[in-house]
Amino acid sequence: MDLWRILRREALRNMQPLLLLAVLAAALNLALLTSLNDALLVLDDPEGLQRLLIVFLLSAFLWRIAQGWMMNAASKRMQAALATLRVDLLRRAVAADLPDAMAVGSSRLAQVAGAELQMLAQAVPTLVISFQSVAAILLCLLYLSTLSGAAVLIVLGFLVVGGILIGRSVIRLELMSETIHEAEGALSERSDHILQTLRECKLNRRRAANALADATSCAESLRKERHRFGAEYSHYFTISELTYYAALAGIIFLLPAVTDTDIATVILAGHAAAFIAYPVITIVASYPSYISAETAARSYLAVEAELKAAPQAVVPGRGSGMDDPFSTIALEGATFRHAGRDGTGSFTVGPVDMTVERGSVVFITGHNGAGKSTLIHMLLGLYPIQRGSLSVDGVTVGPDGLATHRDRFAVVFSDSHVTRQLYGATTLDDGFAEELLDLLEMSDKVAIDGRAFTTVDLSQGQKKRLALIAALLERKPVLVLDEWAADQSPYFRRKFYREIIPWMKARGITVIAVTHDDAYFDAADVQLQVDRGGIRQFIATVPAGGIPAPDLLPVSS
Ligand SMILES: Nc1ncnc2c1ncn2[C@@H]1O[C@H](COP(=O)(O)OP(=O)(O)OP(=O)(O)O)[C@@H](O)[C@H]1O
Repeated sequence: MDLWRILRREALRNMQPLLLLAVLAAALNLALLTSLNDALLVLDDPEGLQRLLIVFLLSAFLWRIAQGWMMNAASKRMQAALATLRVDLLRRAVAADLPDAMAVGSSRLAQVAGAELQMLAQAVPTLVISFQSVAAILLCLLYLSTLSGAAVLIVLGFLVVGGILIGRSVIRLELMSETIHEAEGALSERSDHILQTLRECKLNRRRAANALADATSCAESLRKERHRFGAEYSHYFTISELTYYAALAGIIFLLPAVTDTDIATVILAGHAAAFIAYPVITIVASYPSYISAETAARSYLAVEAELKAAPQAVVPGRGSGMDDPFSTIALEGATFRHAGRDGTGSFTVGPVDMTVERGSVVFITGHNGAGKSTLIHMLLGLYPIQRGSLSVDGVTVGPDGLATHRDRFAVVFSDSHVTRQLYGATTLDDGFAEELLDLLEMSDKVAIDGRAFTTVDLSQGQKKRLALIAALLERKPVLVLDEWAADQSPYFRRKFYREIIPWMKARGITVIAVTHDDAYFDAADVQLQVDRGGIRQFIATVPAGGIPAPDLLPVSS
């Protein structure tokens, strides 16, 4: 009952008014039935018929109002629950440890927060209508018992036998729904691959053909599963209808045969049983959407559990600025291990010792896969230090200090995503943004409009320049860049190392940059060379354009 667990938490809080409306609508259903049944008994009395017609019309009118209110309230609940659950999931993703959030993956998070939550929210009105239907069935059975106790026993007998058959079918449907969910995930992954590599597919027909064949095979599996589900659903629906017809036939054929019930009562009982048809069919027909919602709820709860974090409100606070009084940030004997998949492919950075002095320029260099990005994630407090410590001015950064520590940094990651909105910027009206646009030679392409860039439809290298401008507008004391210059032209690369980095240093900004540009290693005060998860440290004393000697002052490994 994963759906129930979520709804109890979100949409079903203060459900009493909604459920009362459902019971009221069911009671009005019963009033419709009893007015019709009573009319059957006074067919030769025009006055009585007129009175019952008024009762019938009034009940129908009130039923329409109660039903409308109920559906409106359910829909409001549904929308509110959807909004809360979506934002909660994002809050959890932001609050989670980065490795946990990365293990869930952005496409799975997007799928759960999008289509699956939609499915789940749609179950709220379905559940309310089902509740109303159950109430209507119970009230009709109660009314039936006032006509004939034997009739109720016959109906219940058929419902129990039918219920057992229906229950077996429901179990099969639930299993199939799981398989469909997996098949949908596989197809959406293949579709994503193709849409992400449209250019490559156009250039390589073998690649396109193989990718499409893979997607076709996934689509075919999904079709087969859906077909099996459809066949089982029609079986389930047929058994449900047959159960209902059998109960009706039980009243017409069995009731007069085994009891001495008079004909009028048999007719009234049969009519009452027929009245149950609509709520029964409503429940039966809504079951697939309930199963899908249950599967979506399971998936939502699984992602929540994997994120291992409560949804936390993010309070911007004062934030760190250039007046943050720290002097050093250090890792001491610090270790982080990437778990890898299925116990293979794990990689450990550390134990490492490094100290970043305030105001210095630190380059982190090394081969691909050596552990440079992992190291800066440790320094940023994004990867948990599993052994050793991360400290600022000799004070260890504990779990409570992580948010404050992370606030010191502005970062441009190697795969940074630049947005038009400058969410992280401080003031924008003191001319600093324009100065940066000039410095990064972007003034003729982009301007600042309100709190956003006028455009981000730019080349790769230009987008990186905007990302750097956005980071500098955060006015943080430490700037971390992961291979920032990799997609800049030789001209701009030179400008970056020879003009922009000194410009940042002159402003007191501490710069930590991952770089492969060995021609400019001398632009750093300190070069940390990472090799297979360990560090060697060099002090860059070689003049501009030179390469520091690799055996210069090794400090730790
Ligand atoms: N999310 C991850 N899950 C598991 N292992 C990872 C993950 N990210 C990186 N690794 C492993 O950690 C090692 C170091 O990766 P890292 O990104 O730190 O290297 P890098 O020095 O920055 O490389 P590059 O210069 O290619 O960017 C890699 O060899 C990789 O196997």
